[in-house]
Amino acid sequence: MILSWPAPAKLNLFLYITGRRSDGYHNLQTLFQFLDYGDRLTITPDSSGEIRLLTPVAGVPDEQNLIVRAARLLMHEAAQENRLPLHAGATIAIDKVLPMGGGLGGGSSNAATVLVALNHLWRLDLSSDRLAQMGLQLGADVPVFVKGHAAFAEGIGEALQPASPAEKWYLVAHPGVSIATPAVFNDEALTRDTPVREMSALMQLPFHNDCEAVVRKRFREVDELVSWLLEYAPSRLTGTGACVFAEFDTESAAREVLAMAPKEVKGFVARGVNVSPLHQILNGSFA
Ligand SMILES: C[C@](O)(CO)[C@H](O)COP(=O)(O)OP(=O)(O)OC[C@H]1O[C@@H](n2ccc(N)nc2=O)[C@H](O)[C@@H]1O
Ligand SMILES: Nc1ncnc2c1ncn2[C@@H]1O[C@H](COP(=O)(O)OP(=O)(O)OP(=O)(O)O)[C@@H](O)[C@H]1O
Repeated sequence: MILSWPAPAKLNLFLYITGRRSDGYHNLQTLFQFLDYGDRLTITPDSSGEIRLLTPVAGVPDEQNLIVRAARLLMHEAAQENRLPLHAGATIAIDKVLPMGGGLGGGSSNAATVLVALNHLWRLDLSSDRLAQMGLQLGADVPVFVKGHAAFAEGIGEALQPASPAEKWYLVAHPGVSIATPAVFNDEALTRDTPVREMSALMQLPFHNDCEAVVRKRFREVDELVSWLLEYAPSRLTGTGACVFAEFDTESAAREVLAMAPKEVKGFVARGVNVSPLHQILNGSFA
């Protein structure tokens, strides 16, 4: 039985904002790729009928934790369909390494891992489409983590087409500030009128993130970090920040630059992967 489950980070290799919907959410065109780096969840199924989180996440009450919310949502939906084994429960522990509010999708990835793992451990046999649809209620980034393949996403991030961008090495750097996603989306200076383009056209153009200008303007730390990284490699913001990534062809080139980073910058080096580490461990048993 698999008990230790990866919850990888994602990067938005590009991110364009093409409009604002009447409910306030934004239509995007973005390219997601996973990193071979992230949190780890230990998930042990039991017959307590309850979900217990053994390791609270600092600053996040358990009731709001996406881990607990994902497990309870799955429990509820499976029970509605008479798929939930009697007294099904689980204890969950997390080894959290991804920064919160970092644009690396940590919370969404945690939620997706819980959905995929408990579907497997409780033998619910729900399809990945069904889990992705459930995940969307928890966050716009959850579906891509559930599906587990690098993807071009449209809509608010839920309309996915598998993609296979080059699997580069990345230096991911955190400038030491946390950025709330809604603050960026609500900024009046954000451009929301990038024309909708075909995926094939976007893959040929230099990659860009429409949130970057606003975030660099509001956060001097991000601005300085992007300027510094650009001296060494193509570099951009991921999601709505705060993390920034620089791309390299080799691990050693990325590590060399990390070694020179200013001391207030926390960073790591990881490989971009088109199949999520979560799905790699399921070994193709989940379609
Ligand atoms: C920026 C991205 O990280 C790109 O991958 C995601 O679109 C954000 O995904 P997320 O963090 O899972 O975001 P959610 O928890 O769904 O939404 C947080 C808030 O961000 C804003 N939001 C989010 C996604 C989106 N397409 N348009 C938005 O305007 C909304 O104000 C929303 O209330
Ligand atoms: N298990 C969890 N891990 C991290 N954050 C969580 C979790 N559960 C709830 N949250 C809440 O979600 C917020 C966003 O966290 P997350 O790590 O997903 O940010 P992010 O990396 O900026 O994501 P995105 O790229 O989707 O914008 C946190 O500030 C926190 O309040």
